[in-house]
Amino acid sequence: MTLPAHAGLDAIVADPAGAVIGLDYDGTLSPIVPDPAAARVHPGVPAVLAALAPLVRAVVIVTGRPPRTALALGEVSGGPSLADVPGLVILGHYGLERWEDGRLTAPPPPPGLDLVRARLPELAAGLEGAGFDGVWIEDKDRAVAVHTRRCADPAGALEALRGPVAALAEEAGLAVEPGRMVLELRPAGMDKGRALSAFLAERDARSVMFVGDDLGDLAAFDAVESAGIPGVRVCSGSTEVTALAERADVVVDGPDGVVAFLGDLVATLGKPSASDRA
Ligand SMILES: O=P(O)(O)OC[C@H]1O[C@H](O[C@H]2O[C@H](CO)[C@@H](O)[C@H](O)[C@H]2O)[C@H](O)[C@@H](O)[C@@H]1O
Repeated sequence: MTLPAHAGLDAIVADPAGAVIGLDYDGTLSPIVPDPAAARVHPGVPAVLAALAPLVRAVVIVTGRPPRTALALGEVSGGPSLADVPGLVILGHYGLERWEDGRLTAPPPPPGLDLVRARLPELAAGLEGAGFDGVWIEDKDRAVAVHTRRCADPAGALEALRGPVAALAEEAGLAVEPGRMVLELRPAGMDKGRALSAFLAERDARSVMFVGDDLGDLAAFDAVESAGIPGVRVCSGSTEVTALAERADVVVDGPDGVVAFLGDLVATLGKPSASDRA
């Protein structure tokens, strides 16, 4: 397979040393599964990122997960793990936490989370009474997510939750982050776009690619568009979320497609260029 024709990709191939490659985790580097704790990295990801990282300016994962969770899910037995990718940076909690060189930096958790922890179980139980069994709460320390994927009607349960979750978030001084069968209550003021923009400036990037699958990745696509450097937006496609595919330059078939696409990029960057051959 060869890379599709796109000016942003051409810029990355022409000058890989200036390229920042940004990636989402769930649904992009890991297949979507019912239990978030079981969302292990696609086994081909660490190896392809380990091959890509030395060829480009930086590889950065920008995720709603805490970085340590992404690292734990990124362990692969018998091969490289995410932690082995040279120079990898993980911007977790939508950019609030940063992991790099084995060190984690993180601000204190927001105070409003205690209210959310106290009220959300009651809210989920109310939904059970309305026939939506299976609502599940994920506590991520700095944010709390309420999932409906395990409900018989996940989309219906999510709709039923939207209003009450928005009201609770307002009372707690938090933002609501909607995603694939999930509503997350998290601190406002940071998103994947701000996180990616700051990282591009920090690394003095000359081109950028971002690969994502979910609504939270739209802000990163905005950052690619406004960066003022050549960029390419790649969607890890699914039938569940189509908003990203509509704005993407390249759509691939889920995490399998992401691994194949990154493999093609590595193969292209590894080929000697015409000037090298001259
Ligand atoms: O920014 P991301 O890396 O995409 O993280 C966003 C959310 O991902 C997780 O939930 C999603 O993946 C789960 C595992 O496949 C799936 O069960 C769930 O339905 C998806 O929404 C994670 O659990 C959330 O905390 C993240 O906010």
